[in-house]
Amino acid sequence: MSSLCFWCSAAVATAVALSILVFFQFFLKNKSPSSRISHAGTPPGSRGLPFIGETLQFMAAVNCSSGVYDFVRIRCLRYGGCFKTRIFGETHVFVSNTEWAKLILNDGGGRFTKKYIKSIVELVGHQSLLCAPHLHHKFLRSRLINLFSSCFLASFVPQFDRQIVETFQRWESGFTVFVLTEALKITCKAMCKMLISLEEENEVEMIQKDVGYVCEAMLAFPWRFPGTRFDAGLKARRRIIKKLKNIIQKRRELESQYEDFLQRLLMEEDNGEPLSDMEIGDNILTMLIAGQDTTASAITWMVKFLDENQDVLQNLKEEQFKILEEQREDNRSFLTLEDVANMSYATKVVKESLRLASIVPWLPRLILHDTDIQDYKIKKGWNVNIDVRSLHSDPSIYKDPIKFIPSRFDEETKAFSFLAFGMGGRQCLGMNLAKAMMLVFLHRLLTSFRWKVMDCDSSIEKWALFTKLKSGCPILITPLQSS
Ligand code: HEM
Repeated sequence: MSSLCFWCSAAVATAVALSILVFFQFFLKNKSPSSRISHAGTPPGSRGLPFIGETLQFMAAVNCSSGVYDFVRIRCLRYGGCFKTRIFGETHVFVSNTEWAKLILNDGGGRFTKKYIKSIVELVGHQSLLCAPHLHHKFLRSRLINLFSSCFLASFVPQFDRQIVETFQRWESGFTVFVLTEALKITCKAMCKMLISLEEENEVEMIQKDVGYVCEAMLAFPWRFPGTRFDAGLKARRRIIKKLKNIIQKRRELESQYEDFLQRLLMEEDNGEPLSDMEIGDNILTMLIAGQDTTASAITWMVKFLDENQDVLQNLKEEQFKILEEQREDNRSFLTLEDVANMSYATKVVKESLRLASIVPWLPRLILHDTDIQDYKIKKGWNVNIDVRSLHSDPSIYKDPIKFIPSRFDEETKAFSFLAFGMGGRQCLGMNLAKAMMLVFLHRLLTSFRWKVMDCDSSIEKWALFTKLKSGCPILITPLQSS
């Protein structure tokens, strides 16, 4: 009873506090034109309440089934393609224009640098490529980019294909399979092998869980109390880093040889300035985070879009069965990089899925000097976010933008209008790897099963940094041999 009273009082107190906040905000909005109408030359938009700005509205969007992007979408409709807001005590400008995207993404680090909120930096690590300042980023990227060579991809594709074939062999007729769950398992397993040669099932599962906790904590309030999302994310980060440190130490002691990214980074020690253990650890964790959820989400959306567009699916099947036939004629069991390069229609399906899903909805940068972006003055210390989702659904760039039309990529698109992987010096390092994983998954799904999506709900997973389908996309499968 007393606990009930406590919760009732707490609820009343919260309601009163919220009413005061809402009233306060309403009062400010209507009294002070400066909060609503743009300052001379700065972009339009509301900077919200003192100190907290529009953080409450942002967090409400994080916790809503239309996804965090709704916060941006609503303001974009209200103010247009360039607006400002205040979140977590900082001013953010969102821009959705190819010219501005070009200006920002082509900048060599003089006016703009990459910037994530502090909580994300703590989770991925200060030595991570994602957070490193310009010069350090250049050094780290020069080391990491070598790992993603076409030689590596050529050996990765058949390996990944084998892994998918083995997984699909366990899927039985009449099974309902959650594409997101399976894609997460598959991508995590592939990444663990590729990065650190980790194959033991329980250990891979633990890494997958921990990477999930880190991802979930990225948009959480940075509260460190036990039981909070952020605390769980930090603990998961510590477990992964501890594991990586142990593996690095063992490799150094035993001088064992592995063919994975970690080994290649350790061997770099012989050629110039080596990466420190912390740099190696933070960046292996970064690749796990950057590669796993994104690719699995992209696969899930692609399956959903194909189910909703049976004509596209039919065209795609024709291409994929031709490739299967060629494989059989050549007596090959697994796909090669060359097969993947020949999947021209599927490549457009992948691109169109990435456009429509916009897995990474905006690209964050920090402004290093006062800057004019066309008619607006953007101040040093502000954040500018390239609104990728808005660009991807701009009808002046993409005709019928809400429709799934892979053939729209028959023609070259306008520069800086397709930004699923970013562009310029910070472009996704795993872009070709991600595309290859999506294509191989697609090939095997189409040539092994008949399938039907069982839940058409398009709600977005709450608290997800990357646009993730909440339903997980359950599909009912029938193996083709038995149909
Ligand atoms: C469909 C899957 C993926 C999507 C949509 C995606 C998208 C992106 C985007 C938008 C960026 C940021 C670009 C910017 O801020 O300008 C990025 C960066 C990055 N991605 Fe990916 N990514 C995917 C898969 C992967 C994979 C598989 C890996 C590696 C294993 C990876 C590794 C990275 C890294 C290391 C960066 C940081 C690059 C830098 O700052 O220099 N990504 N990705």
